Amino acid sequence: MANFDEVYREPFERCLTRFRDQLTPTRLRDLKRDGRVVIDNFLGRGWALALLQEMRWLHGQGLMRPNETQFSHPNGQRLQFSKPNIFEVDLHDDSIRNRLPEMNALFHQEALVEALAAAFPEGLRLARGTQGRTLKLQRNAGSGGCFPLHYDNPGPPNKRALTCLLYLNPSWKEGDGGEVCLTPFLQKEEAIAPLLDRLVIFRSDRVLHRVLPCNAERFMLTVWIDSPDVNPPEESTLRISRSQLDDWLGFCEFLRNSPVQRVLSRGVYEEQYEQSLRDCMAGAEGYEEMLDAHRSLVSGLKKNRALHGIIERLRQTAALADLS
Ligand SMILES: O=C(O)CCC(=O)C(=O)O
Ligand SMILES: [Fe+2]
Repeated sequence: MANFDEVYREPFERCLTRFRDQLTPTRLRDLKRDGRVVIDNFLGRGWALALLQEMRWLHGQGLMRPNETQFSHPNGQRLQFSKPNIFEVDLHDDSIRNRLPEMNALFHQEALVEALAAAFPEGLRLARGTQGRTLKLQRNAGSGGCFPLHYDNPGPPNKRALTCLLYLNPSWKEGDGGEVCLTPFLQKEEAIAPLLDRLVIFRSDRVLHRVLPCNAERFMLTVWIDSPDVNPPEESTLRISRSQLDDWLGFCEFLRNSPVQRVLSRGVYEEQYEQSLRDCMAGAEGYEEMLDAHRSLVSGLKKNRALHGIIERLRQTAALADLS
């Protein structure tokens, strides 16, 4: 089987110190404070185009595979489906990675995680080494391909701490769709266009997001960085005291910054989950099961009267934030 052997279209330098220069103290502060940051011209055009060229080549060789989405139905079943129009490759597969020089180098470098670690001097240790991260290449064939609302780290035993999305679409234009839509809890939704060399970084355990239906072929890659410090027991279960509820704004602020929001999000964003699932999966195998799983999680939440009341109030807060 062949290796990538094309001439790169534009000259570039693989400059790993660039990561540290791009992740300025201000951007790292934003990531820590807001849980997310967007950086344009992250690698420089030539380097980003080289990655795109390798990904296009891989697709041309027929080596990208249909997406595999696994999820647990609340009834205990483990299920696996494919999102229509989404094709992926995990670079832990060395039979693929070794054919792609720039992807291989990106997979092995430690400079990105070293630079990101400076944002979290205490509290969040980022894993080093290739076993502590995943690099996934993704091609969206257009024709409506998208991702429903989700957290990249839905809870234990997942170890993902940071999600880094690098977009590789030099000719993206308004109307092509495929924006990544961040819905930070109880805050205004942000639709981000998948432009060439744009890096979006966020905390995997607390930034709800989806991808809008895409009408044009779209390429991107994701780096997930693990941490041994995500998902401690107190962040997977919700305990609410009366005094917390007396200070509603304080309670909302706590949830905005805490992964515990994941316990409530399907209730707070009930319709948005359903709509995004419909956009992504309607007519495809697995749609009914995913919708059913979502609805039974929501009705489980609503069975608890106190929780139901809190969710109703949070829905109003979320709706107001989205209007602002
Ligand atoms: O395609 C994107 O922009 C993001 C994909 C995503 O959310 C994921 O793979 O978890
Ligand atoms: Fe995601």
